[in-house]
Amino acid sequence: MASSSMDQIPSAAETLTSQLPSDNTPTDAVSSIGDIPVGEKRKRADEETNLEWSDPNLTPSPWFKTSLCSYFRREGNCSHGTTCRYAHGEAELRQKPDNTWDPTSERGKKAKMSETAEAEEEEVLFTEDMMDGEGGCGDDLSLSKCLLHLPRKWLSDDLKMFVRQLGVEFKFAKKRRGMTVGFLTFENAQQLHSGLQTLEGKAVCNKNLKIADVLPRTTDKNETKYLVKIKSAREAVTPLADLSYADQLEQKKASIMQWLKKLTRNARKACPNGKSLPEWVLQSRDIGGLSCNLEGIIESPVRNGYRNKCEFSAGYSVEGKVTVGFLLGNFSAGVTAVEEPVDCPNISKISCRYASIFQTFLENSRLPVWNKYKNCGFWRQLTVREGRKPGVFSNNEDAETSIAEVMLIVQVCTTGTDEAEVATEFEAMAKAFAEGARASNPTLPLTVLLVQDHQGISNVAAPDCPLRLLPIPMSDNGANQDQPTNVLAEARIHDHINNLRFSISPTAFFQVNTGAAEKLYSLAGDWADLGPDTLLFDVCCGTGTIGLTLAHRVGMVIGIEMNASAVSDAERNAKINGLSNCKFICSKAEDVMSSLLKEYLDVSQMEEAKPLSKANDDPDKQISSTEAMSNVDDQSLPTPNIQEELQNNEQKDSSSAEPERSTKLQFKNVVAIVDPPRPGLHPDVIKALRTHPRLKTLVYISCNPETLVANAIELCTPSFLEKAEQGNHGFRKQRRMGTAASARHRAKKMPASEPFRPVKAMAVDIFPHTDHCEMIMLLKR
Ligand SMILES: C[S@@+](CC[C@H](N)C(=O)[O-])C[C@H]1O[C@@H](n2cnc3c(N)ncnc32)[C@H](O)[C@@H]1O
Repeated sequence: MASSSMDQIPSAAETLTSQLPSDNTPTDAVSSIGDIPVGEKRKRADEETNLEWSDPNLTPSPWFKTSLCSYFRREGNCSHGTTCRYAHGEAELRQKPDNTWDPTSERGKKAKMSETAEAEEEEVLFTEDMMDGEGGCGDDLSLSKCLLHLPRKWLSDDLKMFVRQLGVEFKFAKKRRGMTVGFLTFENAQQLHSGLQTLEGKAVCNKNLKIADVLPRTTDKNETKYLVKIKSAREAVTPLADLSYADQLEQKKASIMQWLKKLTRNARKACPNGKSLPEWVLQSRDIGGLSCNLEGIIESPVRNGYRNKCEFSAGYSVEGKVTVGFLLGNFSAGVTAVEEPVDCPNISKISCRYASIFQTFLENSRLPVWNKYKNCGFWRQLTVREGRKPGVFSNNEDAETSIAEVMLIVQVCTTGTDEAEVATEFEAMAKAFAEGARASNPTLPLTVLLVQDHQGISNVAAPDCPLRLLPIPMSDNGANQDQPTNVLAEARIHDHINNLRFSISPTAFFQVNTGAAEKLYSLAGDWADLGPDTLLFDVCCGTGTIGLTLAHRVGMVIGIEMNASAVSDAERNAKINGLSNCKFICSKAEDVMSSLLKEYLDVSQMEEAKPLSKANDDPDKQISSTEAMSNVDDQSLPTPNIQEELQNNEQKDSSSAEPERSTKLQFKNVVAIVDPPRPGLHPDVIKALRTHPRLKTLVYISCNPETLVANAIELCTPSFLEKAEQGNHGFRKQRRMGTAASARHRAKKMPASEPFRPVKAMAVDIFPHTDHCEMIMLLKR
């Protein structure tokens, strides 16, 4: 979750200033009690409070007095007096267990401000790399300086113009778009001296310029100088790892509550003049400003080593050593140091081991690792994807032993490299992985090895970026070492959710924590009001996980997904699990959502769905009693493996090969479960969902509460009475607005339609030890 977005959240007290609860429940009591139903909340809280306060032998909760009492703040007193568990004023306030302060307090605000400032000015590392060879400074860095706090959008020319306008003479200037740091090299000491005097502290776009030395990389750790308090990989990747798991959950729940309050505030603002506020906004007063009840947070069944996909960068450590691991900070602020994934509790031992094998190989490779500043080099990234055996794994040891398959994807940039040399290096690398896997104790699984040739500036490659399968050399005690074993292997691995087998291709999305995802999907199904007469739209379906795990509970599933390999995985997954009532559409949801709703819900062209009463009794029968809907064409299955997979599948349903019927079935109940990527749903998808009157239930799953809230503003705000505004003017302005503000702006253009209302929400901890969290919300109308 972007902290910048959290900054926009007004304090809990502000939220309630105009919404006095009828009882005198302090706002923050809600966030601290979480799961307790609202009616009981105060009573339970009172009991605990009195215990904590009146018995000197009891250790108070670590959260005691860590939040300000909003009632006290507003009214100047509180009926709980000295026994209140919330702080009556700044003086009483205690630090939270994670060493942070209530963000609405003076200390919280101050800490936030200095944190931001610190982050900006401190995160510069190895700036020598950026100058290298281009500043004409050779080994002498004394005539070069870093300029911090520059506007991200500036290029070298903007920097030169700015400096010249101030009358500063220099030899060389460099600035890359997207970074806040730039460089100046001067001709001589005198030029440097007068330049610095002019530039230091100069205002640039609301910031003051700061000047720092260009830091050389050094191989001696004791000699290494930083402008930063350097983070470890553990701090960078798993910032909550030092908190107890209970405190992590508490922190995430509190954060989701803030988002729920934000939704209420924005819906209130977006409500058209002259229209009464929706009932749910009025009722939010009774639940501390939340837009709906937050039913709690679901724990991850596995907390350590849960990630089934890890992306390790190839780069240089703080000491300048070739390293495979995690970047220690933000590249845009100049951080390029990479540290081994040591002590990152979310990474499995298997993934760490592969990172280490790759690092050892790179230390001896003749080809260089990628240089992010100069956009050159060869070795860029190692992705380790793990596939787990079927079954429920609930502790960390089990999780480790459950890994049955591993796919390695090595990202390189072959530009300008001799083909023969590349081939030799790939062969040596395959050998290194195979030998490393065999030499480990226990032996590591190694199923697929791929290389991805990517030329882009960042390591994020397009899903259609070329992939090449490398043979993995086998060993028969040294006699026949280079005999490849997997020449016929397919580039895919398998995982299991709710006893279904999922075939996953290299670029397809799959939730990184399989056990927690299983809980999330079941919850979505429980909330979605499913039945045999339900048509379920699985929007942004990936490999079909949500739709397929719920297919036995509905009449038909339609999955929509833009990644072509994920769609063919979904089709294949329907087949291998014997599910015939699923159809997958390969397209951007914004291009097809509206027409699909029309196509499947237009009553006049439809035949009524047969009552599936038997299916109700027997979910497996339900599938076969529904018409065959899968659009998988057996002829198109390319390899022997899938045929084998299908033959082995005991559940295989003979009706799955039936052609799709010309008339569409009419379903009484229509439900959409949406699970978009971080930027949320496209406005056209929201409009299509909102304006189709037959869609009554919508379950929104999101890894980014900020965009969930923005989309919910559009889905849940009453329409304006006037004719919707036409045209796209103001789009530029919208792009400069925050996500919530632009959602309010778009809500005004929503064609007249019944709004949804948030019914309930829940957090699901898919990412323990990090500050990310999955959120699920039920919307109905
Ligand atoms: C968060 S993932 C969810 C995938 C799936 N529901 C699951 O849980 O495995 C989001 C998916 O949306 C897909 N996607 C992104 N933008 C899309 C769009 N405009 N239309 C359709 N699918 C999209 C991505 O390829 C990705 O598979």
